[in-house]
Amino acid sequence: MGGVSAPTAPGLPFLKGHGTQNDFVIVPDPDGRLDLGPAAVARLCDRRAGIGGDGMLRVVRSAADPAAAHLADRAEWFMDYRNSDGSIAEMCGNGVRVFARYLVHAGLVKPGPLTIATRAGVRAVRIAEDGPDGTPGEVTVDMGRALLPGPDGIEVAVGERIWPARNVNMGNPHAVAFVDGLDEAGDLYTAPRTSPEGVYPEGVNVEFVVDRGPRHVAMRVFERGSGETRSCGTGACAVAVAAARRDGLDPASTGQSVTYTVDLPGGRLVIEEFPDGRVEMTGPAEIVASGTLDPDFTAALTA
Ligand SMILES: N[C@@H](CCC[C@H](N)C(=O)O)C(=O)O
Repeated sequence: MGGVSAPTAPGLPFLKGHGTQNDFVIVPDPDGRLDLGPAAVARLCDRRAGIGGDGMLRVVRSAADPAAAHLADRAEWFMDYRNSDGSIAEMCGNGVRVFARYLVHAGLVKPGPLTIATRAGVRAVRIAEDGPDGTPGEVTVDMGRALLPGPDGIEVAVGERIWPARNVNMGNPHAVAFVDGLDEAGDLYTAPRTSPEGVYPEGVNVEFVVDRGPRHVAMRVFERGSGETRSCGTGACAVAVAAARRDGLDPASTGQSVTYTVDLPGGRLVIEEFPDGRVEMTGPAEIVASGTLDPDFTAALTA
C-alpha cells in the first residue's frame, strides 16, 4: 500500500478522416518512432474493439522511414498506408487526399501544390482553398499512369455469377467488371474469386461498374485487405480508364483528355486522363475527429 505506481506510457495521438467515406485512422509519427505491425494496425482499424477504419495512414517524414528515405529530396512526407487487416498496399488514392488534408489541418503545409511520397512513388497533389462557407477545398492527386497489362480472359465471380474483367494497375492491382446492376454482386461479405488462377499473386481489388450516362459510371468495390468499402480512389481511376477503353477513348491516340465522373456509395470522384497517360483524381477529404488512445491500449499496440 502507498507504493509508487509504475509510470504509465502516454497514449498515442490519432485523428480520423475520410475521403468519400473511405475512412482512415491517421497516426502522426513525424520522426518514425512507431513500430506498428499488422496486428496493431488491425486492432486500431477494428470498428468494435478499436478506432475503426478502412485503413491506417501513418504520417512520417520520408527521411525518417527506410521505405521512403530515397524519396526525401522530392517529398518531405511519406504516407505509410496499411489496409484494415494490417497488410501493406502500394497505393491508396483516397488516402493520399486525406493525408494531404491532414498536413493542412496540422499546419504542416498550406493549401496549394505539394508532393507526397508513397510506396508507388512520389505523387503531386493540389489542395484547393476552403470555400467561403468553410467547406474544405477539394484535393486533386496526380495518380500516375494506368497500366492495362492483360492478360485477356480474366474473370471475376461471386457465387454462381461470373463476369469478364479488365486488369488495370494503378500502382496497386484492380480487376474491373462491367455489370448490369450493382446489386448483382450481392452482399460482398467475402472476396470475389478471380481467374485464371494465379493471375493476382498478391491479391486484387475488384470493382463492379454500371453506366449512369455519357462518361459517367457508378461502382462498388471489394478492397484487398479491407473488404467492401464505400469508396476507393485507385479503384475509381482504374474504372475510369477501363470505361474509356471500352468506349473507344484513348487520350494517348487522340491527344484529347478524357474525364469520367465516378459515383461510389460514399460520394463522387472526378477522374481525368491526359494524353501523356497521367490520371488525375479530384474529390473531397475531411478530418472528422482527433484524440488520444488510452495508455493501456497504446501499450498493447506497441508492445
Ligand atoms: N482505398 C484505397 C486503396 C487501398 C489499397 C487497396 N485495398 C489495396 O490493397 O491495394 C484507395 O482509395 O485507393
